[in-house]
Amino acid sequence: MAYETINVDTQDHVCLIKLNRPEALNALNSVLLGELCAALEEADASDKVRCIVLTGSEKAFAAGADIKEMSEMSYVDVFTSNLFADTNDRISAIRKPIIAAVSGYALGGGCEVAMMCDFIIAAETAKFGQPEINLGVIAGMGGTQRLTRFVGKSKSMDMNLTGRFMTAEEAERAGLVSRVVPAKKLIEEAMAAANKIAEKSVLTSIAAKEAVNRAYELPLSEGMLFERRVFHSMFATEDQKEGMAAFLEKREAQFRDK
Ligand SMILES: CC(C)(O)CC(=O)SCCNC(=O)CCNC(=O)[C@H](O)C(C)(C)COP(=O)(O)OP(=O)(O)OC[C@H]1O[C@@H](n2cnc3c(N)ncnc32)[C@H](O)[C@@H]1OP(=O)(O)O
Repeated sequence: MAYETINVDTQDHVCLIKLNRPEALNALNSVLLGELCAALEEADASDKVRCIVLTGSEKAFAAGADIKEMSEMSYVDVFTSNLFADTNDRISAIRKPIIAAVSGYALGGGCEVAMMCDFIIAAETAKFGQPEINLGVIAGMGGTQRLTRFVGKSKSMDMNLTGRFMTAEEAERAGLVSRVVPAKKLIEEAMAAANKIAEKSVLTSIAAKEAVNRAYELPLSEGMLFERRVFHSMFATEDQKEGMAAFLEKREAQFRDK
């Protein structure tokens, strides 16, 4: 499919999606969000793709929702269209792993979209923030909810109430990003991580993603039960037989997603 505001490039088993509205620092307008969701869904449905990398430009992963587009909206407009609910629901429903590769600004909706991914690899230049308070609103796509689960109440309050930006180093210390890499190596590192994931069984990747995500939704006893049930169910797959046989035979596993 041809897209206007994103580029999609699938190499081997990894789909690289690049946000591409440089004139507005990848501000997330309705066209871009629609295209992003469609591209993610297409990659999720593809037999070829085993992992997805989402990135922006060197200067901005995304500088937030498009303020120009939002500025004229009324309460009735945003309430009746349920603004941003669709984006959150569609990205959260992607079953294959998504890595956010963040360089430069990841602000407002940009930070929120990065947090919807499964983990974030940040360039040293990355800056994260929820500056919606400066616009007379609060975050609307997870900035008060997901950020709090990542970094805890104190830092989340700080970010949401002052609107200040967090450096990549601070974000790593706080648990928002999994690793920080030199800016020039961002895509290389993210693709290497994605290729590592792509070597595994897709069945297992999806199961691991679902189980980790349950940790945010369920009490520990329920989460443990979910994990155990899924773990047990994996013994019904050929990939479990192959993975364990390959270990014992001291060879690389050849997973077939069965
Ligand atoms: C999803 C929700 C519900 O949570 C809500 C949100 O996301 S609200 C948006 C939150 N984001 C922000 O408030 C950040 C806004 N941008 C900035 O503060 C600055 O642009 C910057 C600090 C990221 C970068 O500053 P600078 O290097 O000086 O570049 P600019 O000249 O400001 O920007 C270049 C160009 O991009 C346009 N731009 C930037 N951000 C947005 C945006 N979020 N929406 C629309 N347009 C944006 C900016 O207007 C400039 O365009 P021109 O004026 O030159 O046409």
